[in-house]
Amino acid sequence: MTIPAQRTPDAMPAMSLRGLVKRFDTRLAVSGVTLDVPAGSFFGLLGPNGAGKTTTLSMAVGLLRPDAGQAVLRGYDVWQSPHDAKALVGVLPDGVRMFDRLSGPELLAYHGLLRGMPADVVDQRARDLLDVLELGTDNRTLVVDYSAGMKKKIGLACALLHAPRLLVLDEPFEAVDPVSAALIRDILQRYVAGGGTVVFSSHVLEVVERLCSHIAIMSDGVLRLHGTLAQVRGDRSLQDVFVQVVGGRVATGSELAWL
Ligand SMILES: Nc1ncnc2c1ncn2[C@@H]1O[C@H](COP(=O)(O)OP(=O)(O)OP(=O)(O)O)[C@@H](O)[C@H]1O
Repeated sequence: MTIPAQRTPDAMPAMSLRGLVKRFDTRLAVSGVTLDVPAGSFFGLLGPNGAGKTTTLSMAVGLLRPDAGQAVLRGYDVWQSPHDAKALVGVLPDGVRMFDRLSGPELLAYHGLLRGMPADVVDQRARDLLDVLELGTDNRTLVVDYSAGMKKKIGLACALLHAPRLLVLDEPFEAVDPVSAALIRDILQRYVAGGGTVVFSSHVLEVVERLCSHIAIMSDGVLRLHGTLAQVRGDRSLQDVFVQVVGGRVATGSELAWL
């Protein structure tokens, strides 16, 4: 798919999902998700465990082929124009193995060269990213030996390296310490202020409430609610809206009586 002539690149959504469906055996993980992410937005995807967030984001960026539906990034269909679409986006996937027998600098060099970037640019940006994210620039520690939070940060560095206009991040704040989380928030806020678009999933409602201009809430593979933060929240807290939308089990006190 090419960019429709009547829309300027900035007016078109950074991401358009149309009727995405994914089934794993008998389990319908995502059931017809349709969503536009406005360019320049900070977009939070919320939902309880197993809601279908990772499956949706994986289909949106071309990591997982949908059974039905379409994912379009700034006018490029992810499956029909994968080179154009994937050049636009930096991805922090969840649960996808990295080439972790490399050191941090080696992993970044590998990503940059795969993206066709000049070696000197990769080298400079890799140093910057490793420095800012406090990952160290030594070539001795392999990514496989990083802590969970360090793996998250090197994954984020890989996503940022080619300076994409769209970032899709699956639980970027999971496992990172509070200082690193604040740093990542600052980096992402600056990135959006500079015209970039961020789509991320999270379970941390406070972070979503603080950062996001737009949010979507999904459960059981279905998008229940989406819009600007103000539209979705109204005069309630995001926590209240979330619990009302996805439902919540209330502990009566009789559970786990043996404990
Ligand atoms: N590769 C797979 N094979 C089989 N079932 C899968 C697979 N990936 C996901 N699922 C199932 O699809 C559903 C949605 O999973 P998904 O990982 O997208 O949820 P999520 O919202 O990201 O959850 P969490 O917040 O716990 O990370 C779950 O029921 C999960 O068990």
